[in-house]
Amino acid sequence: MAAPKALILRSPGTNCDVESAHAFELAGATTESLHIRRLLEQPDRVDDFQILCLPGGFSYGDDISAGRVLGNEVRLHLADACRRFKDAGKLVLGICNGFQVLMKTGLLDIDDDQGPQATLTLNDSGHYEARWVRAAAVPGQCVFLQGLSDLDLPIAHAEGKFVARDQDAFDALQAAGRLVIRYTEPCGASPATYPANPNGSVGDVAGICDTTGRVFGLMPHPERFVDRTQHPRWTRGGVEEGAGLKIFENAVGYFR
Ligand SMILES: NC(=O)CC[C@H](N)C(=O)O
Repeated sequence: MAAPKALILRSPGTNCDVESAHAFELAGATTESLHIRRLLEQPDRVDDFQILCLPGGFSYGDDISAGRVLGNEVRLHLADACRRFKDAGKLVLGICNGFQVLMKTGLLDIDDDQGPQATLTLNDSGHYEARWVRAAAVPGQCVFLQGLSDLDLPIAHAEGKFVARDQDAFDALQAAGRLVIRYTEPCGASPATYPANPNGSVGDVAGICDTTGRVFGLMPHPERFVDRTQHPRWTRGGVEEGAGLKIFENAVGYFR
């Protein structure tokens, strides 16, 4: 099959679109960066792509809450196009602000009959956290995490604390294998306390997938670790080859 095409969706305040496109291209995809205005004018344009990427940044200045405005635009105006995209067996990746957006779109199957089972809120520290963390992937059926276990990734966010509505909602997501990546201590131990868990996420959750494993959102930035020289310890050796790249390679490989 020809290289899959990834749509990188931009909005006012997006700032990780170029790096995300670069990561997909390194992995073998072709990319097109499209502003949300263009997609709202022509929602069918999404049909030209196999992968939809919601990159990181500060969409609409994090107004109301991070990802809320763009999430509402997608949920209210692009619902049919997104549903069609998902039903066609395609892939959706939300990174950091993109994950916050995804949580508000319905694409992550986070709502049950009582409303959202989980959300992302302000870091416990009360401020923006930007540094490297250790994470453990538990891929299950998540397409993007196949073959990954422990990895270092950078984080950069203020609203990354994952909270479930209640213990039952957390247990349901856990039992369904949806809590597919979590923060660990640098040595790999769990549970993680601050600063290893940078935001206070319940269950150390760093990312989740939908019920199909084809829609995935995470707070860390895999597009910022696609080459080993991006790792702060790379000159000292022992650094894994840009572990974040594997996430993009898995997405591209899914269509091969
Ligand atoms: N790097 C990002 O995508 C940041 C996400 C969001 N603006 C936050 O601060 O939480």
